[in-house]
Amino acid sequence: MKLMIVFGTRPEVIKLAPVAAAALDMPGIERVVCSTGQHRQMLDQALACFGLRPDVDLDLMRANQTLPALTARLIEGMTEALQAHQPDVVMVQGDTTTAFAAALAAFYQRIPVAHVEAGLRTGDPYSPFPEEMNRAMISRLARWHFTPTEPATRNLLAEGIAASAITQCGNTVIDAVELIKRQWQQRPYSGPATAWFPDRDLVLVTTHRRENFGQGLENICDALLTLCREYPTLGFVFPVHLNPQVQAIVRPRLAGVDNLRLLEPVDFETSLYLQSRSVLILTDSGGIQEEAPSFGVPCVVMREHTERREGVDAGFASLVGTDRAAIVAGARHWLAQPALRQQLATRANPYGDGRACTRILETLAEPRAASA
Ligand SMILES: CC(=O)N[C@@H]1[C@@H](OP(=O)(O)OP(=O)(O)OC[C@H]2O[C@@H](n3ccc(=O)[nH]c3=O)[C@H](O)[C@@H]2O)O[C@H](CO)[C@@H](O)[C@@H]1O
Repeated sequence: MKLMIVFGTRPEVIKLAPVAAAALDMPGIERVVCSTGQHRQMLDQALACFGLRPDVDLDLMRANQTLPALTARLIEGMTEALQAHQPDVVMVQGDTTTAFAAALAAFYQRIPVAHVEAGLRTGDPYSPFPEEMNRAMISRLARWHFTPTEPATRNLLAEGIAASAITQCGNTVIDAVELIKRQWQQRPYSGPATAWFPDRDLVLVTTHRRENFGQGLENICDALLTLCREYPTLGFVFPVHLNPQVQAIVRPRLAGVDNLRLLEPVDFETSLYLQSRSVLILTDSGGIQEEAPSFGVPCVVMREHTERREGVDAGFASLVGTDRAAIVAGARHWLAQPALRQQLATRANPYGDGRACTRILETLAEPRAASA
């Protein structure tokens, strides 16, 4: 079976690289790796971390790209790639415009789609925008739905997806985390982050969600300034997303604070290393909410909605929105309770066990799948 694995952004690479690696060892699967290049620099950084080289690179990113123009380019570019390579199955991940457009292009070519990280929902079509609608539409198009958790499976069943088309396998990002943890057993992390506040506990901060642009982001910066003053012995590290709408607000507002380091985006291994040294994470990232439990680190989630209630319900995260006072209160809550944080380190990660990729590929390799 010829399997085309498609990605266009950093988190898709991180979540599909372990599938791509496992596919190499799976008899009967011929792998074609296709990058749309929806985001350029951060995608290449993630690829380098896994030593993964795309067979096809559509290189579609343009300066100041709009959603409609990007979507149109993606559908056309993906159609050409599908016609050239004629895969039997197209695999997409999550909720990006790349994933939606690739699934639609595959449908137009009558090629079945496998959707990894299926079933996440907030129930609000505009939050996250456009991801909530992207993933809902991919669920209409896909033949195989690989859900990370039970709530995601339930969401799909409630939408009328047949149970036989759903495989609950865990989130592949946990496979990626376990891969890096195994590497650290052979060779501990030795990258640049060892020099960042080497003698301090860290607080990792990330933000990039479109619905937080503007006032939300300004509130996040104000909350951070308060927390940096209130906890002078902690080191705050903030890899700033390359989106100009993030850079324009964050850089001027937060420059020159002693215990805050504004960084370029870091590679995946460094992101995990920073999480492992953190006592708290402030984030609106989906992937970091999933990874942090593997290090027993609590997250303050700076969003109005999350499609990841599992972490909140298991006590790993609190959902606080983007109000300045609520973010500060959320951070104080965790920082005041070191014993609670220690307990987290003993609990299982609710998002997966590190074996999602095997389950996905075994499902696709079943005879029923091969003849699909
Ligand atoms: C609505 C929503 O939640 N959608 C999510 C969104 O992804 P996201 O919110 O997780 O995106 P980011 O925060 O950009 O990436 C996170 C990853 O990047 C690593 N990282 C971070 C900073 C850095 O400097 N260097 C790094 O390496 C970090 O450890 C982590 O692995 O789209 C995905 C694709 O479909 C979906 O799966 C996912 O639902």
